Amino acid sequence: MSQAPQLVVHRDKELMAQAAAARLITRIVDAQSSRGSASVVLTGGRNGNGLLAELAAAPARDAIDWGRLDLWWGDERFLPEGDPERNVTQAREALLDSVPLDPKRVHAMPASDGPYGNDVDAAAAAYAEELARAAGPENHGPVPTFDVLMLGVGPDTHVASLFPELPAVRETERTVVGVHGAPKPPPTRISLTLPAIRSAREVWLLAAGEDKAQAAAIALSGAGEIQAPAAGARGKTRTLWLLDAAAASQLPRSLYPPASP
Ligand SMILES: O=C(O)[C@H](O)[C@@H](O)[C@H](O)[C@H](O)COP(=O)(O)O
Repeated sequence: MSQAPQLVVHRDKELMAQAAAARLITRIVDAQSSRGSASVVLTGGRNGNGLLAELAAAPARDAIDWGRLDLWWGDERFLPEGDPERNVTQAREALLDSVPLDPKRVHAMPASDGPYGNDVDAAAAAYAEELARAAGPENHGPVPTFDVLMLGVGPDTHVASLFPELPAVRETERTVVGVHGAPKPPPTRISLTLPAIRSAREVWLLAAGEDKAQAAAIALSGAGEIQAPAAGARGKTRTLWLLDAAAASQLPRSLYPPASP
């Protein structure tokens, strides 16, 4: 059962990234201690990459058993392998190239010059199959139960590559879809859908900067998920919004700051 979102507001985006990196280390170590391994879904965008860079710099990062960590992506820009705009390329630079991950556990989304060529729908279907293969009977569905799934939030309230009103955000069956005509470049993308996102134990939404203030206020004030995709991103056990003060500046007073006792 999804809980109401919890909000944590940090002074600025640097502190937000550092605190989120510390939180992620703890969460991964806890999952590895209780289940043997951990699975995390990464996001593209400045805030997601800022968090990864802070994780790379954190002395406690080696508390993580990197060989027992599965990494997945919430979305990808459908571009050639190694393109600097690909989310996986940016994640490699920020963190992945500097830690001893098991390459078999790094589940990058296909590139536009990979086995599916420029057929983004076939590439999305292949990623859905990869997720389904990784899901065990205990997951009760076509995707593994991710421990933490992170999402940046766009100024238009998009998350992953689920943009307001576009077909991808309306998807209720498939776990991964090809996205055509995205308003944020590049226009062709691959994205997890809301049902796949909601199979995660914890969903963390990262929003920093004044340009996110309206989006956060809308998504947290009861908007519908078709108009405001961030409103539909919820975890099974926890939904956490990690914000900086600027992104929290337009939240209704009933949400933040918390009422005093
Ligand atoms: O491929 C992408 O661009 C994303 O995955 C996208 O959903 C991103 O996370 C948001 O647009 C927030 O981006 P910022 O953190 O840069 O604002």
